Amino acid sequence: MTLLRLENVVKRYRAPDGTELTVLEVPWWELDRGERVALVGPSGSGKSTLLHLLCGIVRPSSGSITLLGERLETMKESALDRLRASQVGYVHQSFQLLPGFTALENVLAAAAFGSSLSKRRQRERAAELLERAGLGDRLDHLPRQLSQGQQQRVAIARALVNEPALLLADEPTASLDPETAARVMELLIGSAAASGAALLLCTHDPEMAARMERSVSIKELAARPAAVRLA
Ligand SMILES: Nc1ncnc2c1ncn2[C@@H]1O[C@H](COP(=O)(O)OP(=O)(O)OP(=O)(O)O)[C@@H](O)[C@H]1O
Repeated sequence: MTLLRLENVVKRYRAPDGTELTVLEVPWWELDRGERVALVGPSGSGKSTLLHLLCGIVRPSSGSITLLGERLETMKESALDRLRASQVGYVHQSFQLLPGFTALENVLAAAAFGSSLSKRRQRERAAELLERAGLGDRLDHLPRQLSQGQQQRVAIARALVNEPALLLADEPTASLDPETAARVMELLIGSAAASGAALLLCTHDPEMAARMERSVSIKELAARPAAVRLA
């Protein structure tokens, strides 16, 4: 069942010299519910731009992005914020935890925006996720009191707290050593599978990409004509 559909999506930016720069073109692409897909491509090819478009942080210059039946480009900012908070989890390369908040509070901050659960259930769910991530004894630690791998596990718990349909991960293991990276990937894939979330993972690492069900490159996305949907 289709979760996400892109149709004739183009993103352009204005370069410092005033010329228009086309940074991404996707004639047609679909992602199904629960799928695990690696997004690959060289540096600067538009991977992060695509993730930003999919969660509505960035709007397309033209074309249409449909997530869970909602056309993102036509939505008001407030409705888009609500959809993003409740249905999209985002794991960044550099974790991006709130430095003055504990591990538990970082996860709860995401629940406060996107969850329909009671405060008590939010707290229980956040603690459960952190425990599942192996951080049951670190709930009250601040990010600076956690290792890099632990911080990324908090970020994964935060991304999952609202049971999103779509989990986006932008090179989530790039700043971790290989052993920690493998453990973080395990958690990311296991958690997405357990919650039924689709996982779209940007990576330069062929080993990480091989752990997904399929890979797609930015080049392939640009080359695929809109007519393939008829095939
Ligand atoms: N706000 C912006 N204004 C102008 N150009 C931008 C802007 N944001 C991104 N770009 C350009 O868009 C292109 C794609 O950038 P993007 O960050 O999506 O690439 P990427 O594939 O994620 O790269 P990396 O693997 O290095 O993270 C780059 O050429 C970049 O210079």
